[in-house]
Amino acid sequence: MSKQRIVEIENVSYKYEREWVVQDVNLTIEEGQFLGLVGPNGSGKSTLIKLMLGLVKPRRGSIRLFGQSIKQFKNWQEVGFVSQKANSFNSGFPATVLEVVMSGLVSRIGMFKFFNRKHRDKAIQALKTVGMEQFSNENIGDLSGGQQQRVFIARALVSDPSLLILDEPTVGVDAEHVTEFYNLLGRLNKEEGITLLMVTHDIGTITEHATHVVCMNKTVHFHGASEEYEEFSEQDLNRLYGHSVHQLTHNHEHHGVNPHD
Ligand SMILES: Nc1ncnc2c1ncn2[C@@H]1O[C@H](COP(=O)(O)OP(=O)(O)OP(=O)(O)O)[C@@H](O)[C@H]1O
Repeated sequence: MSKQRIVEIENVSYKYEREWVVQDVNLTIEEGQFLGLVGPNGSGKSTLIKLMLGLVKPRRGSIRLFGQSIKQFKNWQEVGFVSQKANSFNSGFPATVLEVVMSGLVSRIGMFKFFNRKHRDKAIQALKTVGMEQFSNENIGDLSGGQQQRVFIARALVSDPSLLILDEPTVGVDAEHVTEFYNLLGRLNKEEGITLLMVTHDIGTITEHATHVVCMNKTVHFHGASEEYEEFSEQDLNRLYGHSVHQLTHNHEHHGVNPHD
């Protein structure tokens, strides 16, 4: 049986002002995939995500979510989102970890309703999933960047989404915790069956975790299984990024080069 199409983007273009920043993008994400979205700075990755979240409307083309036109789509609790800046709370920010996670339920229960025991249990369950339940009563700002990021994943998970979108979630996570973080995402994908779309600059390590990779620079230059992406040549990447990058693949220990160099 064919898998459900979670996201279908057809000939989508977008410009904020005069210049097209997303151009003729076609992309389908199927149920169960863990898709890594890579591309140079300013290549339109975050804009493409805003389009998928309905935060901006395509100037051209169409988007379907769970088989339904985004114009009619209402089941937003099916879509979890963790933004780029989620993990940058200063200490002293007046919210506990549990409150932050429960705030993920606001769209479901409405802003002015009170949280009840069931909501609290749901939030604790989400914190357990990301291994952070022991921090429930801590202030969010007292946690490290990596811990905050886990809390924001719990916040996105609290409404039981089928699709989780993450914009550069490893920014601000200590290098030694990045693997652990990817393991968590892998678990959500394989064990909880959540379809994942993750924007990342980790072009060297993404194939170790994602099942599929999309490489974009305004338009999609590559979309395929992670194994195929490893065949995508260094010249192709250099052309796409406009400067020299060493392709970091499963064998990245042979290179050890930062893709931003
Ligand atoms: N709100 C905005 N108004 C005008 N231009 C914008 C706006 N947001 C982004 N842009 C421009 O759109 C282009 C694409 O930006 P976008 O943030 O989507 O790229 P990105 O691939 O996510 O970049 P990065 O990897 O640096 O986060 C850039 O040229 C950016 O300057």
